Order: sequence, then structure tokens, then C-alpha cells
Amino acid sequence: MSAEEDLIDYSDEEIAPTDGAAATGAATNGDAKKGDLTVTGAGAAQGKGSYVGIHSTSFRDLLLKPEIMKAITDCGFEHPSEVQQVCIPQAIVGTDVLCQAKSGLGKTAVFVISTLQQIDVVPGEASVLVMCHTRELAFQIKNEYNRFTKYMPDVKTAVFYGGTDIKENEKLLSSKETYPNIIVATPGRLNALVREKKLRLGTVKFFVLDECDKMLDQIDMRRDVQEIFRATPTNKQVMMFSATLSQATRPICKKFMRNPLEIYVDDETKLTLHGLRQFYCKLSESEKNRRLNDLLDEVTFNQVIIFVKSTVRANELAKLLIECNFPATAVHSGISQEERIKRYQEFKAFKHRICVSTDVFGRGIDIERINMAVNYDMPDSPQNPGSSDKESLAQAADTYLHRVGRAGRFGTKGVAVSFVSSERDEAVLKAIETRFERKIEEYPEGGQGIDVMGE
Ligand SMILES: Nc1ncnc2c1ncn2[C@@H]1O[C@H](COP(=O)(O)OP(=O)(O)OP(=O)(O)O)[C@@H](O)[C@H]1O
Repeated sequence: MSAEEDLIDYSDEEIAPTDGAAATGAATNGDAKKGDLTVTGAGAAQGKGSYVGIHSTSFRDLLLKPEIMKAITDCGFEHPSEVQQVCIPQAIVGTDVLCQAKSGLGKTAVFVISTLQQIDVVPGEASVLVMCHTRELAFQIKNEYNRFTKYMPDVKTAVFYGGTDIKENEKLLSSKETYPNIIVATPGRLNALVREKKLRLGTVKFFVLDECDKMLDQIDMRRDVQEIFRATPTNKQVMMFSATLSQATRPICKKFMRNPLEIYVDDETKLTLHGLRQFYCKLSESEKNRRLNDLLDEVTFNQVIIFVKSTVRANELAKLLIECNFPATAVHSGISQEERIKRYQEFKAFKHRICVSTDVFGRGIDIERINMAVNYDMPDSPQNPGSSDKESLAQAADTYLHRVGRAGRFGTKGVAVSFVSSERDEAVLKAIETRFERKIEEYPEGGQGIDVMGE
């Protein structure tokens, strides 16, 4: 049986709606618009054109637990972002959510706040399960839960991912005192813990996939996700998020859900970030180092992330930058997990201003001070690297969108510069321009007029 055929299909089963959805009558279907977002499915407005579903313009309107409100204030969040306004009111009443929204606009807080609002803490029982595709992202999401549970001392959160000693995870799971109520994990390690019967998922009430397209498009990861999904009870809330959700991926996601609230950015031109200026430099491969040096001198930035296509190139480039007096760090899958997290933390804490990375940092990673992203190597399709068919170019454009979304987060200013050194790079650039209907300008001589400092 192929992985596609093997998908769970709720249409085959009779499942009663979750209490929350039933209680609020959230199953009203219809399409609506809210800013850049198209809202459809459960709880959306009846009739097109205006958003009349439950939504809220202030965190106070959401009637959240006081301990969550206090944490929101501590985080310095003043108003919910558009996606938060649309999703949270539905998510906190138990509706399934499939959500596409631009990078850096606060999708994480949607599921963190919604699950914490609903959680009923039972010591020794896992209630929330969040999965994502990279270890650093899992670590980051766990930290978000820590921020938001500051005033909820009974809630225990744990993070599990590969490359670390599984015995440590098992130890944590062996005692009721340390057993987590919220688990954030990458699917491989989580599956290992379930198979070894160290982790019981029979009490899970909330199932979240972040970067869901990435997790379900990659067949091996999808298998793990499905296996884990099957180990959780049928009656649970499912929420999935990404900045990119192709027409092909949406039905796959929906197979895990029941009458979800669906939020899409159907106008692809709306996916690029407002504050982000995008440029390209045409050059030969041998000119890249020189150009990068100039760029780092010319543009005043807070922190920069430089994307390359391989672990070897990441190491070499970081070494070269250090030799040229640009103190840099490198993050990729070729270094030990402990060291990876350490470097992520150091970069986040502003101990380095320059990070060279593979696509490990291409999605989800949120580092507030990054205001420049450089594609030293053009992004590629993860499934078919080097292919120039339409599908592969579209996947490369997705990778681009996620990568450059590391700069200019939450409405701040940023700049993205892409090095174009081959015909294929040109094809990718063209695919990006066409897809997002945005002309990417040539990088100006001496970086003139580029100002990414300040709000
Ligand atoms: N309402 C808010 N007010 C102020 N800042 C916020 C708000 N919501 C989220 N943020 C901040 O915005 C940043 C980006 O949020 P987040 O990482 O959740 O984005 P995302 O939508 O998941 O992006 P990506 O698609 O890149 O993963 C974070 O630093 C977060 O703390």
C-alpha cells in the first residue's frame, strides 16, 4: 500500500464532533475574507466578502485564563495579529484548524495559547502533542510553551528529538513527577518512544503539526506522523500550520481533521512580507565570497543568516568568514545535536551576528534580530534538487519564501539578497518572481539605499 493510500480518511469513519465544536455551533460553513486571509470551513462567515465569524481585535476579547493573559503581557504582545484574531477564537473552543499564514506573523502563539487555554492538567498524562520537522524548531516551540506557562506552574512541558540520549527521555517518562503534559517533538524520536512503549499517547487531546506541508510531503516523515496519529485517541483537536500550503497538500492535511476551520493565503502575491526588500546579484560561483564580503560591509544589519546548499559549504564559508574578520557560526546537520542547539541559542542570544546554515534553519526558526537573509546558494526543491520541472521550481520557490521569511519578522524591516550564478538559479529566480508576482530588483551598486535598521 502506498503512503498516499495509507492515509487516515475520516470520511470512512463516523466520529462525533468534539464537545467544543458542538457547544459553540462552530460547524457553520462558508467563506470569508479577513485581510490577506481566506477563511473557510467550520466557523467561517456565511457568505463571501466579509469576515463575520467570531474574531477579536484585542487579546482581552479572547477571554483567556488570567495566567495566560499575564504571560502575553510579559511577552510584550499588544494586539493579536491577523492570523491570531481569526484562529484563536475558534481554536479555543476545540475546532480543528488548518492554517496558512505568512512567515513571522505569530502562528506559534495560535496553538500555544489555544492549547493552554483548554488544557486540563492531569499529573502523569500527556495532553498536548506538537510535532515539527527540525530539532531546533522543536526546542524553540518548547521555549514558547515555557514563556506562556510562566504562571501555570502545574503544566510540565518536554521536548524530544533525535541525536540525543533516548535514555534521558525515558527517564523523564518513567516518573509521574516528571511526566510531561505537553510534548513537543520531532516525529522520528517520538515514534521510537511510542514503539518502545515508553510514551503513552492515549490521553492526547490536542494534536498539532507545525510546518505541516513539510512534514506530510516528506514520505518518511509522513509515515511517522501517521503512526503517531494512530496511537492517539480518535477524539482530539487537530491543528496544522505553515506559510506554504499547496492545493495538493491541503486535502492530505484535511484527512487528519474533521470539519476544520481553513485559513489560506490564496492570493500568492500576499505571501511576501511587507517590510522585506528583495534583491538578486548575478555573478559567477568564484565571485560569491568576494561579493558576500562586500555585502556584509555595505549593509548595516543586526544579524544575518546565510543559506548554503550543503554542510561542507556551511563549514567552509563560516571558516572563511572568520578568517576575514566576520565572526560567524554555522548550523547544519553535520554537527552534534548538543552543539547545534548550543549554536542556535548563542545566535538567538546575539553572541554571533552571522550564521551560515543549510535549510535546517530555513523554516520556523524565529530570531528577532535577523534583518538580512542571504541565499549564497539559491534555494532548491527538497524533493528533486536540480530539477527544472514546474513542480520542482514551485518547491524551490516555497523554500525561498520560508528562508527569506527569517528576516523582517512580525512587520519589521528586512532585506534578502540572492546570488544567482547559473541558468538553473535564473530559472528559480524567475519561478519566484512569477509565483509571487513580485519583481526582485538587482542589488544596487554599493548597497545604496538599503536601510534595514529601525522599525
Ligand atoms: N501578537 C503579537 N504581538 C507581538 N509579537 C508577536 C505576536 N505574536 C507573535 N509575535 C512574535 O512574532 C514572532 C514570529 O512569530 P512565529 O515564530 O510564531 O511566526 P510564524 O508565523 O510561526 O512564522 P514561520 O512561518 O516563519 O514559522 C515571534 O518572535 C513572536 O514572539
